[in-house]
Amino acid sequence: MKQKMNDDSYALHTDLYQINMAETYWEDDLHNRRAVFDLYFRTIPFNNGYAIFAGLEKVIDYIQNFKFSQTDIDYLREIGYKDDFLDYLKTVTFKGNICSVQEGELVFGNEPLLRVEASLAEAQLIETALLNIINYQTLIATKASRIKQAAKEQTVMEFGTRRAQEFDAAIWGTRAAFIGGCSSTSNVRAGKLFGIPVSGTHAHSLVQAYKDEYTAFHKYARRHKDCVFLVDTYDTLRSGVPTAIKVAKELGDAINFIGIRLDSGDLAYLSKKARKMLDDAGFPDAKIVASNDLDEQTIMNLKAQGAQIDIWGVGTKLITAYDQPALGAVYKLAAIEDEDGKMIDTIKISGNPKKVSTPGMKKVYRIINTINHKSEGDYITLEHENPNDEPRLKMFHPVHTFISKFVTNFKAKELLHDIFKEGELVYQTPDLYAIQHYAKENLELLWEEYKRSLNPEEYPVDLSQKCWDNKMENIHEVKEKVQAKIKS
Ligand SMILES: Nc1ncnc2c1ncn2[C@@H]1O[C@H](COP(=O)(O)OP(=O)(O)OP(=O)(O)O)[C@@H](O)[C@H]1O
Ligand SMILES: O=P(O)(O)OC[C@H]1O[C@H](OP(=O)(O)OP(=O)(O)O)[C@H](O)[C@@H]1O
Ligand SMILES: O=C(O)c1cccnc1
Repeated sequence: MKQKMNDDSYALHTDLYQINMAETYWEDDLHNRRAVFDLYFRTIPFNNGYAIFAGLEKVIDYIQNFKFSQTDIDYLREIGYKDDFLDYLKTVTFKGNICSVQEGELVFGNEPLLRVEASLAEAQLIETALLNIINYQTLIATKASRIKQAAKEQTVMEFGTRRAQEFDAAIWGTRAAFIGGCSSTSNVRAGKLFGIPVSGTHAHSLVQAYKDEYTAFHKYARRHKDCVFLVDTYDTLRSGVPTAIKVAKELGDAINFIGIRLDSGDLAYLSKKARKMLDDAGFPDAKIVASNDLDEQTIMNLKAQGAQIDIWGVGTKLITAYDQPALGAVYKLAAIEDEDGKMIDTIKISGNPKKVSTPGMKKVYRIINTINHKSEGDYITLEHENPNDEPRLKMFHPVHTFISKFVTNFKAKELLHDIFKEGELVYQTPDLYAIQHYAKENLELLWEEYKRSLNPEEYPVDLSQKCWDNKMENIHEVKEKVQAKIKS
């Protein structure tokens, strides 16, 4: 059995094929050619009408520390890489440019969320980690936003750590869930690391440990003044709620009786009955917290049944993105330098028109109507274009081109921001509260039709005429090359 090596860098947090490709480029002296990659997903998860971008903070940390450690090099030597290539890898750091949308940005299918412009080898080596980070965090931020949309103005507490896919998923998932609209987390480490408010009630084990609810609630209240009593350990309506009321009355102002938590049974029925009991006992402000495998569907359903629930505790289905465990974002080469130093656009063709990549260095704009302040759609242009220079913008569907409109009163907001320039960080990460606020504020830009959770309208993500023409030319060129090959 091989000796365990120090886990002292993230540079090997990549797929083997990236290192093999980097080796090929290096041997062929292609490794320093400039390359442009776009990171994007094709389909919005959960059949939602929008996604919320998250992951940039971790990407920044990863890029800043991107370097092969001595143990990385030792391991690569052990698995067969030669010293000449390893000598090159020892020198690799990220020296290129990255632009990205900001965390909390509303994002849609087929638009670049992040663009890497770097030496071919550097850009290739970081692909896997970037996808790993952004795929997960964007997925969870989007799921949290759906849950928050269902809860509306009510509070959502994030309870997922115990069910998350291990430590990193819990921590970064919690952060993404906060961006998407959760108010707090039960994960104390996430509170320490990110400043997310921590909150919690207590478990059934407390009641079981003291055997009866009365003693358990009293003992708990001696040290914990903000009390939410869990009332469903034995019999919610005959034992749990009456005991919580009794203890709250006995302790009076000595505690801050926030309310009760229901964690099983018919949450609509039990919450209505419990509400009445609390009101009748003189606790109209006491809150009812509910948990138990909740998600946006159950929350909406419970609300439709008139459930008297004030606060939603959501764990498993949020942190694991239960109904869609992967976002499916990809990283595609959009342009590469040729032997004369000229940037040449590249394209990946597919039988499915939606899967054909869009070549070239591009920018992404959100077209905001200056009269109603709603978004008309997103607009992808070639690097040198600026839609703000045009008095009248033609927006058309990139596949079904007959679907088109002209927009006149608009402001085009650029979505990709410079993050790294020649390897240097040039971006100041906003405070996490500001990111959460930004996500919430951005939702105001969308018509309700794009925000409903069931069968939302498709938000337009269009190409400028020049970008579309360029794509068609590239498709044509590739087809001609293939034809010529077949004939020869
Ligand atoms: N009124 C309701 N309408 C729709 N779904 C509900 C309602 N009440 C509870 N649920 C949801 O139903 C699911 C299962 O609840 P169920 O009552 O069957 O099991 P449980 O309460 O977890 O059982 P146990 O008592 O063994 O813990 C949970 O996801 C819960 O959130
Ligand atoms: O249902 P989720 O959305 O995943 O929310 C988290 C769950 O974790 C706890 O249950 P668990 O059975 O682990 O412990 P308990 O003894 O505190 O109920 C809690 O009571 C919730 O039901
Ligand atoms: O504080 C709570 O009530 C809590 C925390 C984690 C998981 N379930 C519930």
